[in-house]
Amino acid sequence: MTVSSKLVEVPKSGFSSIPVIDISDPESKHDMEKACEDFGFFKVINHSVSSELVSVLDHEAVEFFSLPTSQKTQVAGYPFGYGKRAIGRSGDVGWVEYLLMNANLDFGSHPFPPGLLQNPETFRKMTCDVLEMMTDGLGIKPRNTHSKLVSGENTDSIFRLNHYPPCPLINNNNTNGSNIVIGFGEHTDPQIISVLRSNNTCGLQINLSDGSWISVPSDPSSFFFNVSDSLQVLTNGRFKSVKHRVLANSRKSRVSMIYFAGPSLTQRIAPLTCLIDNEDESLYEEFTWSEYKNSTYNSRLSDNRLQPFEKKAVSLND
Ligand SMILES: C=C1C[C@]23C[C@@]1(O)CC[C@H]2[C@@]12CC[C@H](O)[C@@](C)(C(=O)O1)[C@H]2[C@@H]3C(=O)O
Ligand SMILES: O=C(O)CCC(=O)C(=O)O
Ligand SMILES: [Fe+2]
Repeated sequence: MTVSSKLVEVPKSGFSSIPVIDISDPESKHDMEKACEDFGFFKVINHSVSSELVSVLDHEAVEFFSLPTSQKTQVAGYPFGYGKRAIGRSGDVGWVEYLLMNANLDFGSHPFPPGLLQNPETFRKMTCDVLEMMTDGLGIKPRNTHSKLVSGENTDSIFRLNHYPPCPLINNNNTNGSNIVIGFGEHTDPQIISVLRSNNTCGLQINLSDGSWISVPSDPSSFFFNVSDSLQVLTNGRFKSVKHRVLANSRKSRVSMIYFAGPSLTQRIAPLTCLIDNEDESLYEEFTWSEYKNSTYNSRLSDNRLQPFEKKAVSLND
């Protein structure tokens, strides 16, 4: 399997536009709400996750990817387990190796890195705090309207480690900067919200509504939050599920960890009634997370997975 380098539009520079949310300040809820509407993406600072824990997680991730391939492939599997180059089952490839884990398993009983797997609770807690601030920002009561969807026993959350090795295919002599290799192709995340932390290597880009790609400067001490497809539906399109991708680096290795907060399989996903005046305003057909997940896992990374669930506009002649 090969990963080709492609010529694409040079991303815009000017990173000041990525919103930074101080989660220790309750008044940040307004900025958070605006960030979700404008970009579907923001960086969280002053969070309560200790730097000690973050470095344990980092260390375990690096250790895991440093194992011989024969050991890593012992935990290969689908949908959970180790994988390399192939992303999903529909033909997508990237300059990446990864470990996908069910964040709700009994972590003691399987062979994945122990520290990583004992800590989904830390990510869940931070995710719920952020969702509650967001719900407050929208003026919705009760505060746990969104967080309760991802906090119960049966919720379907995933924890992912990605490793993007330095890529020799990138031609450093290309002076116009348009030679790139895709580490993780463009996509939106299907769940409710995703929390990402990476080492000090950049590569993550988000797509703006004008179609341009913005590089996100790495910040190992912060967490980045993505609005995902199901939250776009719950907010009837008010919050944007952000399209993002990762570019490989010619010299440096990138290691990221992402917690994808999903609801229970039977959870109904539809625009919240408090955000629409009547059913006619709803932009989406209702679905269960299980239905959406099944259709997601049969799709390509870059597909618009919400399109089949969009309500058709009714014309006067219908
Ligand atoms: C190509 C695919 C990989 C993916 C499942 C899919 O069929 C389409 C969505 C992909 C995605 C993106 C966000 C997460 O990384 C992920 C775990 C998820 O839930 O949806 C991946 C899936 C995957 O890598 O298996
Ligand atoms: O590795 C990253 O920084 C982002 C990867 C990603 O978007 C994903 O795994 O869904
Ligand atoms: Fe993603």
